[in-house]
Amino acid sequence: MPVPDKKGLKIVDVNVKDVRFPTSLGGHGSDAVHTDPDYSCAYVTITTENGKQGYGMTFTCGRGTEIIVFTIRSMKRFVLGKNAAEIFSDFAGFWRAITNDTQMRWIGPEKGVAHLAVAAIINSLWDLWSRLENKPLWRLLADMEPEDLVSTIDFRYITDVITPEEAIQLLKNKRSGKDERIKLLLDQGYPSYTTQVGWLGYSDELLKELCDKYLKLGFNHFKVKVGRNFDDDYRRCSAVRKYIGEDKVLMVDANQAWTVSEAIEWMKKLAPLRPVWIEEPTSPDDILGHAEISKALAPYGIGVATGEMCANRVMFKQFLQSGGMQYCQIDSARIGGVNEILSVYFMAEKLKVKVCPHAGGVGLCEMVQHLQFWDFASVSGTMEDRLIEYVDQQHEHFYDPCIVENARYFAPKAPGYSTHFLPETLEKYTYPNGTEWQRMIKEGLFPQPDETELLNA
Ligand SMILES: C[C@H](O)[C@@H](O)CC(=O)C(=O)O
Ligand SMILES: [Mg+2]
Repeated sequence: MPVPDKKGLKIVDVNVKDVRFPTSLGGHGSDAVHTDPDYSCAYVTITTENGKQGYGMTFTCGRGTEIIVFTIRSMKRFVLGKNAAEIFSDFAGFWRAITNDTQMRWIGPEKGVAHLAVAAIINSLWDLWSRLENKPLWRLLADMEPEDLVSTIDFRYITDVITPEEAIQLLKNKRSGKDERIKLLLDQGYPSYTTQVGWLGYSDELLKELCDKYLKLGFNHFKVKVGRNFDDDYRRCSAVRKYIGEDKVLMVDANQAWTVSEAIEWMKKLAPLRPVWIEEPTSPDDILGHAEISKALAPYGIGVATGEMCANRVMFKQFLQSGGMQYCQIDSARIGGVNEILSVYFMAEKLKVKVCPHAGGVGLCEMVQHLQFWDFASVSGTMEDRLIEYVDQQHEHFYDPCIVENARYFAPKAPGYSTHFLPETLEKYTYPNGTEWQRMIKEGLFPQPDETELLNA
């Protein structure tokens, strides 16, 4: 594996911060179950002996970020003192070690807070690697030899669906035409949809205003939150259908609000408004429930989308195998970071399920675009019926924010995974001592942080 020279790449510091934005004040990001999210993240910076840095994160909705921060601190032991080049030369081995420590695995394994912490660390390592190679992550992935890329993945528990040899073959099959696809990507970008119009906490007036705005910005696909009250859903979705017209595409997202039978009944009643997918209709763990919903809604032309809270590749495997998802929504800040996400793309390609990634939360649009660009260049080779979610929030806090124009993502050119925060953002929004948090707490907009949160400060 051609990895950077070892010299100076010993990891000498792993810093982690709790960074939160007060999105609940405007109802941004609100849905049927997350009624007041403060978009946040646990933000990792790793530093090497020669001063190179990698930045990574996992997304959260506010409270609880401190728990991930503690977990990342406990996991420092796997990274500190290691040489980054050695990690990259056996990345799958490193990934197995950090996810399967003989004692720590009891608090996972490969799920929940433990896996979110892994994602942040792993993402920071990929950011470092891309910076060392002076390439944006998508390009690093696209330029790797098939054997090298596949060697970063731990295939344990998924070889019944995909083996390393098959994954290598999938990449080799797509070698032809790759340069043309990369050129197309650079020239024309990748299509996206907006979720910005339909947060559940938004008024009907704002909904109309935002439909107008995003139509003018060139969007053809609109996602609306549903799942609290049927009459409200019908009214809001009918209004959106009227504003966007019959030729545009509507998706709805229930964020796990329903039982299986509620999901089926509710969606049959929304079917005349022609949503193409229902996202997270029920518990993110209920694979067979999703399969039942998919079967019941197929005659209505409604597919099931899920994955933003899927725990790991094994769950993805079963969703993909069972017909439980027609749209696979990988999330860049979940499962065990880039390495595990790559394995999901390979399974989706083999089982012919479209990947339409989840994005929107802090840094998610920035990160996931890299993965989907790589998929287009190297794995699926198509953009057909595929879209990246776009939400217009928190981009201004990054050195290298995603660029979306005319509803298309344009490929990042700067080295890394696009998750480096500006210093003033950290000064203002590190929780709870950032200057903005101190002001908002003083003004009574937010309560004093509790004991656990303070331990984090
Ligand atoms: C709490 C988040 O905002 C969630 O509603 C995001 C989501 O489901 C989506 O973007 O899809
Ligand atoms: Mg969603």
